[in-house]
Formats: sequence, structure tokens, C-alpha cells
Amino acid sequence: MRGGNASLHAVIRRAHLRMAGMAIALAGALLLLVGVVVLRFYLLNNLQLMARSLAYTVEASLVFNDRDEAGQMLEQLLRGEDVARAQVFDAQGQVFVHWSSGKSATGGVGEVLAAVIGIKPGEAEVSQDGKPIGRVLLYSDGAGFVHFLYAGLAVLALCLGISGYVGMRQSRRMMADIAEPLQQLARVARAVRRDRSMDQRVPPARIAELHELGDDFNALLSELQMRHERLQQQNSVLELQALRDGLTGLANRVYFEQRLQQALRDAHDAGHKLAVLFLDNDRFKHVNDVHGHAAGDALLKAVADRLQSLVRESDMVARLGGDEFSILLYPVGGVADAQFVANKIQEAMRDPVITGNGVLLNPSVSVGIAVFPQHGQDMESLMDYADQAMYEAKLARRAEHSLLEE
Ligand SMILES: Nc1nc2c(ncn2[C@@H]2O[C@H](COP(=O)(O)OP(=O)(O)OP(=O)(O)O)[C@@H](O)[C@H]2O)c(=O)[nH]1
Repeated sequence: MRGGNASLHAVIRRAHLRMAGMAIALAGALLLLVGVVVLRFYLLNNLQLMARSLAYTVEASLVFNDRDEAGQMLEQLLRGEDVARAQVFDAQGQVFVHWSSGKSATGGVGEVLAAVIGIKPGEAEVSQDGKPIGRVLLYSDGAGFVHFLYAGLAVLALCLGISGYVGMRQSRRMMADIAEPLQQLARVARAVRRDRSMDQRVPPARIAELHELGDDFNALLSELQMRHERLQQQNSVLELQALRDGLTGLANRVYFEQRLQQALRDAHDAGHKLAVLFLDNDRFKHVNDVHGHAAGDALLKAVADRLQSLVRESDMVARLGGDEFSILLYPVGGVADAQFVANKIQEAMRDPVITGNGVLLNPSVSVGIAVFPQHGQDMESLMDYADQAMYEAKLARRAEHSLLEE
């Protein structure tokens, strides 16, 4: 039982037992009725026959008024028969002799039952030369009827037992054929609903309709699983698109800021330091103007690859937009470590970039550094500091260039 609802197994078992019980009870009651009618007829006839035979036997005793002999005759004839009492009356209707079997084998129940089913006493006239001289009355002790009842009830109980056992077996078989496939169906549906595990399937059932239901359910699951996987793929593509820069494949500004905020929380809790490097390509507009947009793209991609190859897995390189990049170094020892990475970046930019159509470009970036907690406590102040530092570095590089050109 679950939640007050009867299980299918219990319903099937109850229905089988009720059906078997009703069939047996009905058949038993009918058989008992027929038996009672037949037995009543037999008992009445028997009693009547015995009364007649007794009437012949006691004729002489009545004629000679010999009560002792009549009593002996009754004892001889009736002992062992299903007779409770016998009375012989003379011509005046007075009791001539009376016989009783003594203690009844059925304890008196038989006589009551015999009366209930209407077994009247057997009666016969005693006559001599066609003239009535007396009358014999025999009362049944109902023993035959009681034995019949006992045997009938025993057989009925046996039949009930057998049909109950057969009913239980039948319900178990039906349980296996009907309830089990339904239970499997419910189990799989629950697994899909609770754990989203759509790789489970319903096993084949023996009953055709249930088998078909299972097949349809499995087909529905396959369809759902396919749609779910497709949706997951689309989601991961969208997620990638939302967090990645389309040109370089690096993290975009949104992703970078999420990661920086998280790193700031961690650094704050753990007492660590982190560094933000702000990078801007120098004279990038010139590259675009002279060599074209595609060459500019190729340069941005090459710069992105070189930056990515310089940092650890725990760091993050991002393209913020246009020709601007940013790097998160976490954890970091301090400004000196960040400066070390900035120097490596400058070194990595020394080699020229050759575009697909053979154009040779010289990458150049200005880098600004901000370290938490030294240069700012939150993301905005750190980014501003790094931006400012980059701007100053760019001015210094420009001045250096102009001096060199002079
Ligand atoms: N090829 C290419 N160019 C871009 C892209 N996004 C922005 N740009 C260009 O990059 C240039 C950025 O120029 P600025 O940073 O303003 O100027 P700059 O020439 O780099 O000068 P300084 O930064 O002062 O050295 C602009 O001309 C933009 O049009 C891109 O995805 N691909």
C-alpha cells in the first residue's frame, strides 16, 4: 500500500480470492441443497420401509399380547439403524411397547436437524386378516443427515482451500504478467523525472498490449534523450559564445570580470595577492590602415596565442575588445612577479608576425600592472589603476620611439 492506494497485486489477489470463494460457496450451497432433498427422500423412504417391516414383525406379539417379545423384536430390528425411538400402539391406540436407542450418537443434534428438514416419523399399520390391530411409529435419529452434513462441510472447506491456493497462484502469475511491466514503467518514469537519467529503458513484456506500451514509452524516451542532448549542445555553444571572444577564442570581458571578482573574493579570504595586467596594442590602427583589417585580425590572433602561452593554467588571458587584452595572475607573489610576466610579454612580442599572405607585422603592446591589495581593493579600482599604468607606459614608449626616430 502506498499513500492509501491498494497495490495492483493486492487488488488482483483480492479479486481472485473473492471469485473463487463465491464460486465455491455457490456450488457448495447448491450441492448441499440437492443433497438435503435427496437425503430427505431417502431417509423418509427408509423409515417407512422399516416401519412396514416392523409392523409385520410385531403382528404376532400384538395378537398374543406379548410385550416382551415385541420389545425384543424391536431391539433386534432397530439396533444399529438410524432410528432414535419406536412406538407400537395397540388397537385402542395405547402404547403397547416403546423402544429407545438410548444416548444418540449425534447428541440430539440429528433429531433436531431431521425435524428441521421435515423428516416425519415412519408409520405403518399392523393388521391381521385385513383388520387393523395396531400401529407402528419410528422416529429418525438424523445420524445419516448429520454425517452427510459433516462430510459436505469438510469437502467444501477442502475445495475452498484448493481454490484459494489456485487463486493465489493465478494472481501471482497475473502480477508477473501485468503488474511487473507497469512497475518497470513507473520505475523508469520516476528515474527520468527525479534523476533526469534518460538512458534507462523498459524491458519487453509478455502481454502484447503492455509490450506495445513499453515500446512506445521507450521510443518517447529516445526522442526526449535526443532533444535533451541537442539542447545541451546548443546550450554549451551559447555559453561558449557568451563567454568567449569570437576572433581569438580567449575569454571575453564578461567572463574575465566574473573570474576576477571570484579571484578577488578568494584572495581576500585567503590573504593572497593577485595582479591584473592591462595591455593595448601600439599603433594598431596603422596596421589596419596600411595592411587591411584581415592583417589586423591575424595580428590580434597571434598576440592572443603568445599571451596565452606565457601564463599558468590558474591565470586568465582575455580580450576586452578592439586591440585591448587583460591578464589575471592569481595567485601572485607581488608587483615583482607581475613585472616579470610583463617583461616576458615584451620579449614574446619581439618576433614578427607573418600573416597568411606573407605580410610581416611587428607586434607591440603597452602593459600596465595593478596588484591587489596594494593598488586597489575592488575590480573597478584595479582595472582603472592598470589602465592608467598602461597609458603611462604607452606615453613612455611613444616618447622612446620619437627619440629613436630623431
Ligand atoms: N582588425 C581589427 N581591427 C579592430 C578590431 N577591433 C577594433 N579594431 C581597430 O583597432 C583600432 C584601435 O585603435 P586605437 O587603440 O584606438 O589606436 P592605436 O592605433 O592602437 O593607437 P595607440 O593605442 O594609441 O597606440 C581601431 O582602428 C579599431 O577600428 C578587430 O576586431 N579587428
